[in-house]
Amino acid sequence: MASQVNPFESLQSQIDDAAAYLDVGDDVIERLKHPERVLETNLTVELDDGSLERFKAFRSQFNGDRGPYKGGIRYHPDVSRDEVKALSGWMTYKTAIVDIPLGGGKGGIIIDPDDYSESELERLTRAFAKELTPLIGVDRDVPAPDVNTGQREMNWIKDTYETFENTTEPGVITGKAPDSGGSAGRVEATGRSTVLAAREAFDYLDKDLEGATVAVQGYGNAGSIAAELIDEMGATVVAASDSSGGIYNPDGFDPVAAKAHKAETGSVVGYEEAEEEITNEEVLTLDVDLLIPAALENAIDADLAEDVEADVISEAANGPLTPEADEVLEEKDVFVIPDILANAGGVTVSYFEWVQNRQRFYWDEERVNEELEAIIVDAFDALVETYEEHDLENPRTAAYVVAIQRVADAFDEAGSFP
Ligand SMILES: NC(=O)C1=CN([C@@H]2O[C@H](COP(=O)(O)OP(=O)(O)OC[C@H]3O[C@@H](n4cnc5c(N)ncnc54)[C@H](OP(=O)(O)O)[C@@H]3O)[C@@H](O)[C@H]2O)C=CC1
Ligand SMILES: O=C(O)CCC(=O)C(=O)O
Repeated sequence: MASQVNPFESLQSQIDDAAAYLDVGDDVIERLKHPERVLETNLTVELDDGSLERFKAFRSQFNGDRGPYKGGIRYHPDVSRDEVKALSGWMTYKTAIVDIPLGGGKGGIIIDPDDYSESELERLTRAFAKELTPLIGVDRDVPAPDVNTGQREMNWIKDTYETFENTTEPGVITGKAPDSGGSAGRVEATGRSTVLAAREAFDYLDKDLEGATVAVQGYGNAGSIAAELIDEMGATVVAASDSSGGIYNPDGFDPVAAKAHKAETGSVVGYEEAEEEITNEEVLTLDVDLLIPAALENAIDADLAEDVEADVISEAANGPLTPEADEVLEEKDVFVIPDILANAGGVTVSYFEWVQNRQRFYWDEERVNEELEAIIVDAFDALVETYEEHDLENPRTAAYVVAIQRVADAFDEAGSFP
């Protein structure tokens, strides 16, 4: 992480920035700055050598005014209570800006999964699922994948929940493998919305995506798919990175081959078509048309923002810019498509998965992608309308104005207990 800024404070400052443009009382804004509840639990797991290890885990249910809590589960050494609270808040405003009937939640376990075997990770995941079982449910809280979790973990959680509840309810979790009730297009969805949003921004700014240069920080699910799809749209991916470092070729390289190299060796570094090795900071400050941060929070702080040369940033990651970096980039006229819109494809296709699970009727990938595109385009249009109406300098503030109003309206319409 480039900066130690507390992501929960970042979330609250983003809400404050938007509050100035909203006709929502301070008391309601205060409610919308805090999670409704946070589970903190200690999981005791037997390791392969027979010893026991304790892991701390969290699930934050931030807001359920618009529907069941929704959001991923992250396995990472930097997971913390405040990080999970922030991520669950971002989920709340993400589901609101794309206008799907869900709230916001997020979970995490403090662990470096690379240090554990598959069977240890399965016991850990099932232990967490056991703790989550009373809290989650198809109409209550619906987890999904995030950093270092995927179909495998979602399948284990579904199976544990169904075993304890003596039911079959695939919609209790999304991001599953297709044979376990997963949706076509979910794996690609986060990268897809990141590039669809970039396409809309380029169009809005009258910039040509054909031949535009692109740098991608983080080459996991979100980053590698975004690179692949933006290449298909005619842009040129010139740089990419992961936790081991970055690669650069000013003439561009094949993002699919770079992904295959990473699958084989563990990193993009060393990929022969992009011989030049650069640091993660250099990837973030290259003179490119589009920058896609797709790793973790706080990748760009105020100092680094001074050196950013991209014209447009599409945030595949959650919270990659600190609020201070946002201010610097605003002054430099960099158009930032905020995370809550840019990466909302993941949760949108999770919503489609939940709908399909409930109907026990499955869509093909073409339908998933068409419905996703329509939702992202509508959300971008809503952002632009508010951006222009209030003559805002920062698209993030516009997104929060739209999203907070929707959550506040749902809260207001629910009324109160007599
Ligand atoms: N998966 C999803 O559906 C969604 C994900 N997101 C967000 O997208 C971001 C990435 O998630 P996802 O792609 O799922 O996660 P993955 O675990 O698949 O990938 C994360 C990538 O980030 C890299 N990375 C980690 N730390 C650094 C660093 N310091 N510098 C450069 N790269 C780094 C990892 O490197 P290495 O491979 O070396 O470990 C990896 O390539 C997160 O912020 C997540 O919350 C948002 C919406 C939905
Ligand atoms: O698919 C989901 O429900 C949530 C994905 C997620 O965690 C995110 O958008 O940050």
